[in-house]
Amino acid sequence: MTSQISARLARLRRGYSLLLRLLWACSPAWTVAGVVTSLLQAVAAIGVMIGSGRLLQSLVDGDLDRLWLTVTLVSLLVQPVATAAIDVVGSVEQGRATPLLLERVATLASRPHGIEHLEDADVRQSIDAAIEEINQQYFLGVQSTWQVLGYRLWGLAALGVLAAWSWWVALLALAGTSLLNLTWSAYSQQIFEDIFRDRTRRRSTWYRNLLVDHESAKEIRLFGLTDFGLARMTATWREAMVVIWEGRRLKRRPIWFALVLMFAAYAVALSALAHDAWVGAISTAVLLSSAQALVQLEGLGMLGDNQTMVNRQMALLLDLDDLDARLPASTPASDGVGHGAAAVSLRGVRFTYPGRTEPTFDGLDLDIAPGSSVAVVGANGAGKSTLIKLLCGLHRPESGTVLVDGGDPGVDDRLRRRVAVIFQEFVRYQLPLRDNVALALLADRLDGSRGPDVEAAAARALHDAVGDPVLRRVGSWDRVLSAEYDGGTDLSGGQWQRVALARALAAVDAGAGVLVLDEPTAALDVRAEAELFDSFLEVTRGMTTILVSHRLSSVRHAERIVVLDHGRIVEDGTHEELVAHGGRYARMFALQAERFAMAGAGASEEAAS
Ligand SMILES: Nc1ncnc2c1ncn2[C@@H]1O[C@H](COP(=O)(O)OP(=O)(O)OP(=O)(O)O)[C@@H](O)[C@H]1O
Repeated sequence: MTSQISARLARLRRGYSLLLRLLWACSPAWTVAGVVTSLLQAVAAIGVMIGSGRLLQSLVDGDLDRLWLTVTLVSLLVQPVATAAIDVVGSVEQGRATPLLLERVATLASRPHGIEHLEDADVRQSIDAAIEEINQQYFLGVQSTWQVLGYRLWGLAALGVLAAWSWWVALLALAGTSLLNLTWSAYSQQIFEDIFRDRTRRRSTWYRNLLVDHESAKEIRLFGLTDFGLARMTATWREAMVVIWEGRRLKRRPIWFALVLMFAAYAVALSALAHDAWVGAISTAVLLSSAQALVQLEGLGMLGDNQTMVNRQMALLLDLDDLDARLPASTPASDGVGHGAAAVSLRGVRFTYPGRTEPTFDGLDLDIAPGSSVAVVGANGAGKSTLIKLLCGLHRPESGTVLVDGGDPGVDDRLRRRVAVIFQEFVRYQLPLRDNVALALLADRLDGSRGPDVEAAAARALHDAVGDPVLRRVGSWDRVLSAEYDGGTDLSGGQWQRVALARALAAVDAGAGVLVLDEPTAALDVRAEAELFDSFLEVTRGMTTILVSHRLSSVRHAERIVVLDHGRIVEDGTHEELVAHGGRYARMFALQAERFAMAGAGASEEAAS
């Protein structure tokens, strides 16, 4: 119990210190201004409480006290101005906090060298929840912090005034107010956790997104799934909420209890005040000041939504801090890395996906000489994409080594950029055509500058990727490849694939020494893919190239073909060698050629030629 309390207190302390650091990061000047204004508001509150008491006393005595009149009026003037000024500070800093927080989430998510953390459900949940929370409290989090600080100082001022009359009444009223505050905080924290950390609602959110997302829109309509989606969304939502509602109901009970106690504490305090006034133990001035102070002690109370927002803000900062501690640190980049074609070497590689017991690879060896072209083929699930992810350091092997240019791309950013990969699900950047192609060249140009060299490299790469018609169709290098932007345009699947290929080729200008195509051409027909791979091998001659495909006819011109089966290399040689060998590759090749012949696609001639 004691350790639980001290852990909670330590977390609270850390939360407040993170909150303070956030305010300071927003603006040191505005933070100082906010503190000064809040103090001013508290002083004005004291001025009103004491001043009005003394003023009334002088009026009762029939001798108007001009000094206290002035103090009261000035305080009455300062108080609303200070309150408004605190709001201004809050809104200015809120505007700065939101981008700072979003930047922090983005930096944390991209800090680790690999992508394993993004496949970890807990980390994903924390990142998604943080973004949702930042967007939710867009106009409230920091602003409420300032308002709460102002109220708290105001409340402290009231406590001081009350204690000047009776310390025990001050303590009693403080206890009543604080108890309510604590129970309310626990309740609002519960609501926050329900909403932002609860995983059971994820399914419902998923159904909602399915109904509104552009990507799923086609299938939802074609399969007539709208009503099904709506029903599942509501049902899964209710399923999750029933548990949540019950949790809230239970947490609400202490609030009722605290309210009764607070009522009792205030009743005793007011009775004591009335008693002292009745027996003449206190003056009119003290009576009025203390009565006001008792009411204004609510500044130390629960403060409803404002306090909830501060709690949420603090919980968000603590979550981000915990995530920071949990994620691996970034790894330093080496200074000088090689140029030209790179060598690739995998030795004794063992790798198991998180959550799986069977390793995808166990003792894999593969050496690729600089400047050679290798095709990796194999059935679905053989391990082709995993091999590529290990090769570019997105995943780390449990044991064994993966080396590019003799170094580990799994720990070195610069080394990883020696490998340019276009995956099957390559990204369609909502950027101008030029940037979509020359992306690798832009990585170091943080100022956004685009010299003629960039355009020349993009033009060269697009031409080599047989993508000149794409440029003609788009009309300008500056046109954004997304219809969601004014003047933007979308491309067909095949045109996007040319752009993606060009992106890999342009990466050579940025220092890439290994080019990998992991089936980005799957949407093309066999003949088009074969032609594209052939021309790709032609323009990348002298580079280290790795082609991954199901279609054996597409990659047969690679200098070497590696056949993967259940994570093992079962055959390795040229097309001719493997066909002559009469093993798995030869059988797969013959089968595919036969299918194409039967389909009348003319692919058999192509495969056999
Ligand atoms: N993120 C993941 N988590 C768990 N297992 C995975 C993950 N990705 C792939 N696998 C499993 O690892 C094995 C190898 O998958 P991989 O994607 O490398 O195969 P592939 O040869 O590229 O298949 P395909 O031709 O279908 O793309 C498969 O059994 C697959 O189910």
